[in-house]
Amino acid sequence: MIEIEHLTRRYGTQLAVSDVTFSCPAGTVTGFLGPNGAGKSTTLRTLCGLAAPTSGSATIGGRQYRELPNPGRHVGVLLDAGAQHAGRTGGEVLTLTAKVLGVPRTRVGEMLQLVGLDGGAAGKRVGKYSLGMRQRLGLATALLGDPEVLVLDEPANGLDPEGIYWMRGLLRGFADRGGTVLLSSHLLREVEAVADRLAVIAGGRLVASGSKEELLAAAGTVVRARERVALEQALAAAGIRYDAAEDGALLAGDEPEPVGIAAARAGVPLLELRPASGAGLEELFRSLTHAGGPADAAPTTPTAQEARA
Ligand SMILES: Nc1ncnc2c1ncn2[C@@H]1O[C@H](COP(=O)(O)OP(=O)(O)OP(=O)(O)O)[C@@H](O)[C@H]1O
Repeated sequence: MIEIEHLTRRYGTQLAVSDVTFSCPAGTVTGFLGPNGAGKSTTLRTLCGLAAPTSGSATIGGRQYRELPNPGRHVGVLLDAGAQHAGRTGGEVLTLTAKVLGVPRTRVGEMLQLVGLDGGAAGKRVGKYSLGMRQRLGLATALLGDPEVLVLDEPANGLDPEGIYWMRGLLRGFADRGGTVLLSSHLLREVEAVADRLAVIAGGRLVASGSKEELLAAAGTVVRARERVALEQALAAAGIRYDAAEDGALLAGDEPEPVGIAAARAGVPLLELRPASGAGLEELFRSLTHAGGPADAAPTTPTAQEARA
């Protein structure tokens, strides 16, 4: 179980993370989503003891990372796959880490095989690895200590579609055996297929969190009319918030029925009216994050909870 509670982290005057709260239960994969600069890495670095919170807390099983005895046996971390020692071979990197963690040497071969780096790749220097191979090595390192928790920052970076598919299977299996996974990404599509839960951050603030189903239910209604301005006025008059969706449609923050009634009352004929679901998660993510300005700015779009209300 990972718990992030009212976490705030400043760098000088820069508010990187502001009052962020969410949790990741055991047996689930949580996708931590947000555009570049949203505060994902800072949150994960704080969770892994690499940055101190300015206020609030980030804990694993109720304890700070630094308080865990032999933390690599509890938490597998992959924060920057590019930062590995370029002069060592993949096999050497894992063998050294196995010694530090106190895990049997046999586990090195098992992990190399698991991530597809057995054979020639294990004997190559990391400096000659592609980014995808480094991600695989990073995952092998994270898994070496047989941890209960995995914390991964943009693990799909550099992986080809087959590699992404493989990684999803690996993370799904890990969670299905009771593990806790928290992985960040700036691409919804990358995590949507594997995550049970999502936490969305923009401009340092959490803008939505919950199970995928909860967020889908909050995704609202796609509505389209030939007279778009009249439709916008109808929604505004009914107190229904909306945002631009694809192809000139609007994404309204309410159920289809009240949206349809608002349009009918204003005499606006509709071309389309449907629950957003499916593509709605993408639209919700876009609407929640596209306004993500500085952390000190108030969110300009509804949170998932507000959208549902
Ligand atoms: N060490 C630091 N010193 C000063 N500012 C920092 C530092 N680390 C992060 N920031 C700032 O904090 C904000 C959040 O950065 P962070 O790296 O956490 O975002 P992110 O969501 O991980 O983005 P990305 O996907 O681009 O890495 C950014 O404005 C960034 O410039």
